[in-house]
Amino acid sequence: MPFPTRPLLKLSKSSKSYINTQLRDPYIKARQAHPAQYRSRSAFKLLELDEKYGNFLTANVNSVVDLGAAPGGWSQVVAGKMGWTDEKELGIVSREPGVGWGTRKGNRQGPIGETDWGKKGPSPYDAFYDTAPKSQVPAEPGRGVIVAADLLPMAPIAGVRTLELDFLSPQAEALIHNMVKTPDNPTGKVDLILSDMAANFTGNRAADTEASLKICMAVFDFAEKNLRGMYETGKTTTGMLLMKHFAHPLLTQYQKEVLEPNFHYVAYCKPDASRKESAEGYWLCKGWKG
Ligand SMILES: C[S@@+](CC[C@H](N)C(=O)[O-])C[C@H]1O[C@@H](n2cnc3c(N)ncnc32)[C@H](O)[C@@H]1O
Repeated sequence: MPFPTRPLLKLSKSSKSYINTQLRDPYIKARQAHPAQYRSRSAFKLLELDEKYGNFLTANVNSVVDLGAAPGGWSQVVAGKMGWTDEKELGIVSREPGVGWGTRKGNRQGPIGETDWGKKGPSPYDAFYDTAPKSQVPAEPGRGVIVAADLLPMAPIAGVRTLELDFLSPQAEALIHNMVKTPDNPTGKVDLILSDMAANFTGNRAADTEASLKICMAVFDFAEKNLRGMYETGKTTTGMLLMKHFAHPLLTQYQKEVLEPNFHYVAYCKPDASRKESAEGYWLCKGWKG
């Protein structure tokens, strides 16, 4: 009598639906086929926004801070636009002193923020960690500076200075500022801040809105201290911010009361590459009034 057959792997309903979504996603297919080998599907959101909103990534941009940068798709896009393509010029990698390293639990496409954070011992990128004080790090003339910060470790990218930290920690601002400062950019002012950061999604609308607002407020504080002002150059595009948020009337109020008075131009954008069912949206702000 034949043995009853059993499925090899029993998947939950949510895992099946996740796999189906991934298999149907045209941007995941595009990522796998693209010659630039982008590390994330998010790279296509940035490319799309750049094309739609006047190629802002190349509009006199010499210093960029990429917040919530891991695994590094946006940093790859920016580095490519700024002319950093040579693998031999891998950027320095640094870590907030005293913290362990973490990896996202399970599938890297899974919920953001679920990390086994605080591990001791060597990180996979220890070979690249830089121990020299940032003031001694030589400048990369011509092409400008890119600083990428995330809770998670990130494999090096040519031209990108990677910093592993919690952006909401009190020391984050100074650590990032120190890395943006180079002999080519002695004031450490930033031309473009990118934030694709999102807190762990809980499904509780009030809690998720509050977490998104908290991140946006911290990014705005950082912008206030570090963005180059448009009056410095006389150009209404100087001092740009691209920031992810979760759509909610409170956040719309934030746009009107905080972003619009401080920037020359503010647009709400939802790139096609952003999943329709996701509440995420972006603000593109240009011309920091300072
Ligand atoms: C959607 S992913 C970013 C994808 C990235 N733009 C790319 O193209 O590869 C969001 C990132 O925000 C990071 N993040 C969330 N909260 C953070 C925090 N407080 N400090 C630093 N990074 C944070 C997460 O670790 C995650 O890697």
